[in-house]
Amino acid sequence: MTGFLSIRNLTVRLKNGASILRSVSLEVSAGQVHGLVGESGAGKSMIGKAVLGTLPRALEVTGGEIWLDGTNLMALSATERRRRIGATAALIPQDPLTALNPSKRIGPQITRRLVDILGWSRKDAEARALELLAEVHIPDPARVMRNYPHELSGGMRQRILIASAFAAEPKLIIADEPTTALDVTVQRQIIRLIADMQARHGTALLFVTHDLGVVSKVCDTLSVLYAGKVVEDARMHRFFMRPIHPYSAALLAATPTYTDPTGSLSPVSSEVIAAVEAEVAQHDARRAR
Ligand SMILES: Nc1ncnc2c1ncn2[C@@H]1O[C@H](COP(=O)(O)OP(=O)(O)OP(=O)(O)O)[C@@H](O)[C@H]1O
Repeated sequence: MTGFLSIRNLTVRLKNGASILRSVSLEVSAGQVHGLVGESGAGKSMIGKAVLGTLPRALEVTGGEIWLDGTNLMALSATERRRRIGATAALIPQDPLTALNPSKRIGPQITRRLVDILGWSRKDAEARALELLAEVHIPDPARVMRNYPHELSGGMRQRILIASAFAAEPKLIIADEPTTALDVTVQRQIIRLIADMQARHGTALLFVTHDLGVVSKVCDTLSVLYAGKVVEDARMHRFFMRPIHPYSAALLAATPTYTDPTGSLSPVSSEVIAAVEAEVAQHDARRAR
């Protein structure tokens, strides 16, 4: 099946030539949750940023296609691409504090996109924001709309960003390690909330994480990324029963508590990584033959 989001042979490089993403392909089906898992530095965030058109200036897409809802974004003009992404996709970012403007009240930060980009009236946008804040279980939404970010807890700020992401009913949301900056107890609530919102709104979700525990709880399918390359695509059940790629097996072996939604990956030891590097090279060489 062709995905709602379909990334085909995407190559991203530093402008000085170093490779960041190496011919990455993955599919996120409409209304499904796809996990993107891998260790720090593997390139998970850069895949999300490439889709949303927010790659850092030092990086550039040098090849491949990104299809969103049947349109190849790479074939559009920059203006049309921004418009298409803005109308179709949204981000739940990693760090709610830096994602919110500290000098602006919460209300306008939620309504801005609805008013500026989608042309809603301020009144309709405010009504929608109040409705969404209640949906993400924020007590007294009218008061919170008048608060500044520093007056709220990290968990409340992340709930606000989740409400913002869903505000315009995007068909795709990219959640980029959305619980990394939060306390462990809050992490569990936020993951539950994102999963509930996704199911209620029927949004396709690309869930970027280094945490296989989270993946096992919320995802339908996943891609494993290793050093800028997808080494395995799988449905959840099969992946946990029978990982095919040696790196996937090493990741699973390093995560004995993967059924704990708040558990994190233990670091894979340098010996395992060295062995996996060699196996990955062999595996790739066999596939290339
Ligand atoms: N602004 C930048 N300039 C140069 N290189 C960058 C920049 N941002 C990221 N990179 C590089 O791109 C690679 C992939 O980074 P990315 O943030 O996508 O990894 P990740 O898998 O999301 O890791 P993490 O889990 O730590 O967020 C890394 O090697 C990183 O150093």
